[in-house]
Amino acid sequence: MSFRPFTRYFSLLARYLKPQMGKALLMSALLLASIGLQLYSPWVLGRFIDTTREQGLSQALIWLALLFLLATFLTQGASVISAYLCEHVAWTATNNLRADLLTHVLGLDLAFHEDHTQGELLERIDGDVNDLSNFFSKFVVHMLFHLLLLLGILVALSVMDWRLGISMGLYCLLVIVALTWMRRSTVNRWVVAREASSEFFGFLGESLAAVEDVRSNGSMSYVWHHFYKRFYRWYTTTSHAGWSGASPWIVSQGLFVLGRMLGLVLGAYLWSIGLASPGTVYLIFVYSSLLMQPLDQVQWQLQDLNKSVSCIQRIEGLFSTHSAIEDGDGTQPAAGALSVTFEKVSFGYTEGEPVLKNVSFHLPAGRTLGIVGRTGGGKTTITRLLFRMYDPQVGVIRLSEVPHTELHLCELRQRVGLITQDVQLFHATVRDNLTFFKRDISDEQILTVLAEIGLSPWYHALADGLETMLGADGAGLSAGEAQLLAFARVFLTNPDLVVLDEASSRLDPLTGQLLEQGMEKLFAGRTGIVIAHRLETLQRVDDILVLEHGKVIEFGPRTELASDPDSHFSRLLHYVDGAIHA
Ligand SMILES: Nc1ncnc2c1ncn2[C@@H]1O[C@H](COP(=O)(O)OP(=O)(O)OP(=O)(O)O)[C@@H](O)[C@H]1O
Repeated sequence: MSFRPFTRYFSLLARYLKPQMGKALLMSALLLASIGLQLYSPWVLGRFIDTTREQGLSQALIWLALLFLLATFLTQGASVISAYLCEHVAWTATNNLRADLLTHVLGLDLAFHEDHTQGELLERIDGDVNDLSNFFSKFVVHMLFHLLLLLGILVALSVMDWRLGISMGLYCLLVIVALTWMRRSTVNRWVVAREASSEFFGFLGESLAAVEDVRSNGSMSYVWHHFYKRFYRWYTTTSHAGWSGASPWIVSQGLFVLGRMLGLVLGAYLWSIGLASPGTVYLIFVYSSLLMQPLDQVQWQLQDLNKSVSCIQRIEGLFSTHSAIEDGDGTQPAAGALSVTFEKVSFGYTEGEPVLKNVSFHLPAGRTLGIVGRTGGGKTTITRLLFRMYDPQVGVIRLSEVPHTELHLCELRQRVGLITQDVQLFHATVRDNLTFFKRDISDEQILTVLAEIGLSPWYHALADGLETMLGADGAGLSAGEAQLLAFARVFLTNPDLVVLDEASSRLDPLTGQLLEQGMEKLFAGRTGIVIAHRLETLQRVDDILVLEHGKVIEFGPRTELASDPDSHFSRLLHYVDGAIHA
């Protein structure tokens, strides 16, 4: 039997139970007290039976009855309090584990998130941790408790008669060996079942997120087909794992009946040869019945361990996944607008398929750059590298002369603001959506930015002003309004470099123009990079970079390139309506 599950278990347990050591110790003390009481109560009843036979009705019987009541009352009290403590410890430990997992997953690179669906991650962060709650609260304490109870009963039986102790000890050994042997295959089945469950939830999450597209494209039957396929796999793997765990239970019930019979037969034998009183026979029967509880519980806890081992394996797997993006040492570029330099940067999402090839350019601080090029040319990839969602395989990116890999990631993301055409809005108030839950941004700042990007009329029509709740995923807002809110959100963080990736693509021409004017104010004192297919969006930028098949084919001041009839940019300007891809 491998001890790896136990070492894993103890390292997780030590990490998350340490802060609750006081409660865990109190819980253990209460459980220990209840072991003593559980052994003591039948002894009092045994004495009661013998005293009745020997003395008839007497004062001693009343004391024994009262003692029995007190012992029962204390046992129940200890159980209630320890159950409360178990729940409390379990919830606190699992919540802390959940929070750590979530923080870890959020810090992983984009490549990881592209490989895992949201539903799958939810299931791993919440589902797996939920399944560990018993494991955290009860496993060690209950295992110890029941093993001690088992030992206590065997000692008590041995004190009555050594033959009793030996026979019942051998019986317990038989039960444990039989159940452990039967349980061998269960772990792998639970691993498969948990995988099937996260696959199911991953698919469900994805389908729900894309419900509009699914309906409009008429692909409901495809979704149902895959829903049933995954659901069926989840159902069958879970029921197989459950059944494989149920067979030891069925066998254990048979063995427990055998144990009771053994106790009764041995008690009767000792009574027949005059070595036991009726009270002792009663005690032997109660103790051999009481043996079932720890044997049963040890078996259940071990079965839960099987389930938990698969969760722990998956949780550990997640914790041991490291982001390919390493945090910098915290070098700070000079304050204010950032210059951007790409030095011979090459990058590909997959090996051997370069997307950017030897890209070099320098954008001085405070200037704005428009990047144009055909679809799939690598424009968005440039912004992802800037933001360190990926790191280039070759070359260096500098922000005000400092390699951007040297900045702390949180500093980088504070100083660089990114707006894409996919706006993520939360089911929260307008204020929280704009400030990202930061409380130090004043109403005045928010209203100024809203006015600058032309959202004042929209704001004044809101029922509760900044406290108006937005629907999930921006429901109730037009795509253009959502995009304008994303603008406001980024500008409120006061970045030194702003990157707009097709950020105004969903705005009607009039709103787009309003935003253009507001943007001039907002770009003031900052460096800007604008990616746009619509060339009219680039009317105010200082420089232009033309990208084709991942290579820079032109870079220079916009006005110069526009007036040079041989430049790629001026040729692009002559395409119909400024559209750059035919
Ligand atoms: N996450 C990814 N994994 C693998 N390949 C990717 C990924 N993202 C983009 N690509 C590929 O990289 C190439 C460049 O994509 P990128 O999004 O940078 O182009 P783009 O110029 O911004 O295109 P568009 O104008 O359509 O937005 C494309 O061939 C695309 O298929």
